[in-house]
Amino acid sequence: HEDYRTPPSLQEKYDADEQVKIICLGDSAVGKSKLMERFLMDGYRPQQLSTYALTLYKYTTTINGQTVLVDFWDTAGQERFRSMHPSYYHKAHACVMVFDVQRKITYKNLPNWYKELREYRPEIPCLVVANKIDADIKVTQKSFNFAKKQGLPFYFVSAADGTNVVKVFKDAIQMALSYKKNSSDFMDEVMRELENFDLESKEESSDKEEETQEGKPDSA
Ligand SMILES: Nc1nc2c(ncn2[C@@H]2O[C@H](COP(=O)(O)OP(=O)(O)OP(=O)(O)O)[C@@H](O)[C@H]2O)c(=O)[nH]1
Ligand SMILES: [Mg+2]
Repeated sequence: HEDYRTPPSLQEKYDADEQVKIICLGDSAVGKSKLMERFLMDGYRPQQLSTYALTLYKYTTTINGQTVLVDFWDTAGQERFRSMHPSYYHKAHACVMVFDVQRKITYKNLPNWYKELREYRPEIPCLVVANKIDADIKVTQKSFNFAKKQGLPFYFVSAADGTNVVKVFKDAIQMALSYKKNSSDFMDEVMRELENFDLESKEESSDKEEETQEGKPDSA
């Protein structure tokens, strides 16, 4: 059972067993935001971070009895391909890469997006999504070989009528989770270690708050 009507609170975040970050890439107007909004429906809660021109959607779900907090990252207003700020990719666990079946240029730009994604995140699962199939159902007979060539999962979807939208995002969450758990990516392992270390040292230091060294001049 899922419940995404209530926005996650700090408490929920604290209680969550897992947390994953999923990013969305693709040219402007391919339907990235519409897809996310379609998936989240009335449960979505956009949070504008104007500094980086991005929208963060929080989503909570339960998978195999575990509470999973999902951060969906969505960029705003990318004119064709332009490099993203590195923090967009930072610690992402999966990527949903979207193009518009009605505009060939958006498909042709996929290799640019993919190349940049791989520079920052060489190993994360990436799902390729052909959006707007409602406008012309015959496009599903066309072959879009980019995904196959790269060995990536591929979906025909429509944010307008909802075709395959839930499927894409559920798969993305699942893949993000298994990536996070099984990743052999060196940096991710380091990050996991650091996170554990962070928790342990917090637990320790909460017992002896008075002993902190803050403000003490550096002897070195
Ligand atoms: N027919 C049809 N139109 C769609 C679909 N998805 C999105 N659109 C339309 O495409 C336009 C762009 O959608 P957005 O979701 O704003 O696109 P975006 O990728 O977020 O664009 P940026 O934020 O500029 O990067 C809007 O007018 C949508 O209504 C779809 O599945 N079918
Ligand atoms: Mg958008």
